[in-house]
Amino acid sequence: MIANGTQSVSTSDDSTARSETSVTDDIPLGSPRVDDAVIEARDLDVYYGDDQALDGIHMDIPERKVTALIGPSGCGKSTFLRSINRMNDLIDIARVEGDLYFHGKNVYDDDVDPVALRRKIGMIFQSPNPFPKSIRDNVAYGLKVQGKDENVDEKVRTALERAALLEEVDGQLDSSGLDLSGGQQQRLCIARAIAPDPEVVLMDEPASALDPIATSKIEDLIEDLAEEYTVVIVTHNMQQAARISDKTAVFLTGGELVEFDNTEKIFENPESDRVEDYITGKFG
Ligand SMILES: Nc1ncnc2c1ncn2[C@@H]1O[C@H](COP(=O)(O)OP(=O)(O)OP(=O)(O)O)[C@@H](O)[C@H]1O
Repeated sequence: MIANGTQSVSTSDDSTARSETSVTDDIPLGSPRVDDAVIEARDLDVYYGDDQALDGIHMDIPERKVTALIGPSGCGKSTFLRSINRMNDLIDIARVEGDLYFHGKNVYDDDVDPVALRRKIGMIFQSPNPFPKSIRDNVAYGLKVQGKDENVDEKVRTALERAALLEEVDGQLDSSGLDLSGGQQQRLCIARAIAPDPEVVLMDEPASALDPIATSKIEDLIEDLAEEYTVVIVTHNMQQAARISDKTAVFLTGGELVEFDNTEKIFENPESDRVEDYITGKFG
């Protein structure tokens, strides 16, 4: 374990060096500080009014891997996810302190446009939320908003294929997205999110409203998506985190990140007794 100010972070690999890298180190903004980290949180606090939801989060999220955020209800997982693409800006009483870097650029700098940021860092929510439009128009929506008007049909098909939905909906792209099953709707939302080609996909319990078969398809899809995108997923389901993620972050009560490491290490041999108690179901 190494101490880094407000919390301890265990390390079992080369992350020791990166955890000791200070944001004040002489590295220019706009360039990544750590070879494979696309997102870096440094002493990140989030408050809702006077209540602190996240306390001094320090985390490096690696590129093109699946990072799972787990922990008991109310420990700040969704708050952290939303802080990555500034969705917390939409909550009046939310206040963020500290730094959150995306490719070495602090996303909370004054010159960052949150809408442009969210094009790079897309989000999938718990309940599928397709628009009351055709399958084609759902996926094309993000492209059109961004003025990516060329080869829309081809891009729609590519996104549906990447979202493992094309085979099931081919020939009915003009049907309403709302007529699909829950699992298909969630894959449609994933297709909509990836059509404009973001770099990062944030997922907030994307399978919690789905049956086991639909969940299994989403899990397979998430693993495939990590070949092209950086995926960060909040899940209540520890088995799901163990199955699909490369890295796991365990948040515990008080908005504290207690341990962040390779998923195998977290589930087989965590450093923290509190994490072990949580993983083995002694609380939470
Ligand atoms: N919009 C909000 N306004 C006020 N407080 C909020 C808001 N969103 C979250 N909180 C509070 O912040 C804390 C962290 O909530 P958050 O939803 O991030 O936790 P979580 O770990 O994702 O929980 P869950 O697993 O139940 O979804 C909780 O105490 C919650 O009540």
